Amino acid sequence: MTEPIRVGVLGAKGRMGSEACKAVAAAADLELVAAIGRGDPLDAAADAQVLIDLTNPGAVMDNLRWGLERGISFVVGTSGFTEQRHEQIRAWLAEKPSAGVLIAPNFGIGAVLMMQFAAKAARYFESAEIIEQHHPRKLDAPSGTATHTARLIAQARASAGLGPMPDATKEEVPGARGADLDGVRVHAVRAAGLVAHQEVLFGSLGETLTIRHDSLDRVSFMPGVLLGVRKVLGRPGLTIGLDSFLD
Ligand SMILES: NC(=O)C1=CN([C@@H]2O[C@H](COP(=O)(O)OP(=O)(O)OC[C@H]3O[C@@H](n4cnc5c(N)ncnc54)[C@H](O)[C@@H]3O)[C@@H](O)[C@H]2O)C=CC1
Ligand SMILES: O=C(O)C1=N[C@H](C(=O)O)C[C@H](O)C1
Repeated sequence: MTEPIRVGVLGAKGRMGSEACKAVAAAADLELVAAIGRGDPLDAAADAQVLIDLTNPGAVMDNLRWGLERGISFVVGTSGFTEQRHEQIRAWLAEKPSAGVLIAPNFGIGAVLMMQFAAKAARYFESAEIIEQHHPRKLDAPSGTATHTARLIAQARASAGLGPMPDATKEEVPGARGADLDGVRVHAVRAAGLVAHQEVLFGSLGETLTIRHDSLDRVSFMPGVLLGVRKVLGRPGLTIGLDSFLD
């Protein structure tokens, strides 16, 4: 019988981290060797083969540096990633070529498909806007999922030779037209009762297309978290998005 993969969870007492601890503990091929909360010493996770980071944008880079110095692979769900951060991680990985880092803006399988469908649709519509909706305690806006979706839409438009969107951007009140991410307008809603939701609205002559995904419970993210843990050890280097881990 093969040995279980040794897994540590960073942010273990949070909304996502506590679900991840339960999911790892329940998986026969994984062993939960560390559940680290804010202020706990990271050394308690030194024996892990894979660390799952579900902390916050201010903490995640220090955690990555600490783990990658030790050659530990990572599955990162924490939001707040920029191209600069990706470059920094690639530089750390260059020193530890056998380690892998998966940064997953969204672990929901439906959310991954929503982003893929949006990228596919983007070349056919002159207008595209993103409306993301989250629980009221979310620390960051816009969401990592919206940021990633905007990047995918912008890339698809550029490769199809589409220019800037022709829609009005004038605002009587700053922010009324949302944030501009890579030329795509993003609107962030925060309200009680929500978990994690996103709509991508496309418009063209006389028609619209709306692609919507809803996470109604954080258990929706766990199959993606476990998939990432199982596959990251065989994927050295930096992977962005769960897509390439799906069959
Ligand atoms: N990729 C995905 O599918 C998903 C990603 N997220 C992201 O995951 C992150 C966590 O989300 P939630 O669980 O809702 O937040 P949360 O605030 O409930 O949990 C974060 C936890 O991390 C702890 N923490 C902060 N710094 C730490 C450190 N240095 N070491 C260990 N623990 C530390 C906090 O005390 C807190 O308990 C956010 O960035 C969120 O956007 C959330 C849901 C799904
Ligand atoms: O904070 C959350 O809740 C979520 N964060 C991720 C994001 O920023 O996109 C993923 C999902 O939307 C839930």
